[in-house]
Amino acid sequence: MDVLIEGKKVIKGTITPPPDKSISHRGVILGAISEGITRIERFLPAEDCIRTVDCFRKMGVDIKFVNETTLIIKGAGLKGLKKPETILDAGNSGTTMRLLSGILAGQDFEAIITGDESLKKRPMERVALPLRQMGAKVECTVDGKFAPLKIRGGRLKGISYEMPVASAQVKSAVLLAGLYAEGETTVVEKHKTRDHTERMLLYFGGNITVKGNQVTVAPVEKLTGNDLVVPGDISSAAFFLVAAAINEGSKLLIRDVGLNPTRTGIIDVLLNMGCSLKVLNERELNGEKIADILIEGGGLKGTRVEGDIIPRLIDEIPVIAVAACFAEGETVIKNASELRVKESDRIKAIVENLRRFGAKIEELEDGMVIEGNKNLKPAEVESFKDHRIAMAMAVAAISIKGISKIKNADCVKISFPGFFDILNNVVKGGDADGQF
Ligand SMILES: O=C(O)C1=C[C@@H](OP(=O)(O)O)[C@@H](O)[C@H](O)C1
Ligand SMILES: C=C(OP(=O)(O)O)C(=O)O
Repeated sequence: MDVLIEGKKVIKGTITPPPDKSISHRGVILGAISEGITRIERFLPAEDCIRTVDCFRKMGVDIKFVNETTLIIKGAGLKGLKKPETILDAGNSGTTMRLLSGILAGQDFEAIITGDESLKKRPMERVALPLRQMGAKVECTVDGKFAPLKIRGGRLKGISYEMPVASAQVKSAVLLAGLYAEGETTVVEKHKTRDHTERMLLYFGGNITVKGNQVTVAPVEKLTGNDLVVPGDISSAAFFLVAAAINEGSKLLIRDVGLNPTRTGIIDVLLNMGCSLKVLNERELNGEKIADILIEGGGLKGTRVEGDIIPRLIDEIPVIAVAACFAEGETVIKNASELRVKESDRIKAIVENLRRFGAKIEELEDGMVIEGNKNLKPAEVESFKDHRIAMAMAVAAISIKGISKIKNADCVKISFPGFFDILNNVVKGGDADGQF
């Protein structure tokens, strides 16, 4: 599906972003291996999270949707998963494949997990390596690097693992395998990545200790099912934060946004760029901080985005690049080579598309340099079948006078079904609540 977008718009109204993708995945995973009932409210019914649900159903877990966003999981316990009769399919979802690898490493059966064309090109040795050190047999069946993965769980032993890449998915896979290991399992990170797995393990009765950038999990007899309400996804809210920030005269209230400090790099960057942004009504929801954000448009200047902040905003870089195009002066984004191994090569996709809009942008191996330019022109751009690229380009398109086209934009359903409806609502003046 191609989408035509008319700019130039002022963004107004109130929205609630969709539920957090990372937390929704983890709720299903931990609910499935806990004892008793887990009820998840405001679960994200997007394709990636549904893949995680399907994989656990194939391993015998009873998961029922009460409505589109509420589900009830009858936990199978740590030892209760069944060998799937068919291949597990993670679709487009790196989180599903990598976190499940950790779970499968601890099971007493062999399973195969595959994915779509994009996921089969993403690096999987990064999870295979530590899981093998723990004692599992993990085969990356294509070129020794890529999915399908064949995993034969074994008697695992705890390890201490220094992460060679900043990846919450790898960290989570090792910690989840650690639930099944003899002795303690420790992960040490150079740059702290999102810590939802650690927080949720605690919430389900796990034995987790965090000291700075070091996390240790010790095995427990059982995890206990719990009720969860999923906060709004800051990575989805980011598209609307930037849409408001780059269009002068805009004013948007974004409600119930998850503000876990390992995810809030986008807020720091927008503040550094001179954006008018206020965090209101801070509170806590099952071990995660949430708040409302009030943002007003105009007056952005260029900035530097590099180092420790990168894992705190890795999925927001496509839309931060869009913000940079509308800012005064230069923005430099570095240390972000992980973007090359996401759903698409996001550095290439951003540079190619933003150039079509007339942006001044130089590609770096690990990022980009963008010179702000107010005279952008409408264009036809490509999503590269990558949800975050489609949405970032839609934000650029509504901010440029004229009609632009986003090709293959239906991939937004991977993380944000309803994205275009909410966008239409806020560009119309959005008096109605653009509720997900
Ligand atoms: O753990 C998670 O839920 C995620 C971790 C990140 O990936 P990496 O672990 O590959 O950095 C992020 O890009 C992805 O969208 C979700
Ligand atoms: C990288 C992403 O997800 P995943 O790794 O789960 O495919 C994303 O949502 O931007």
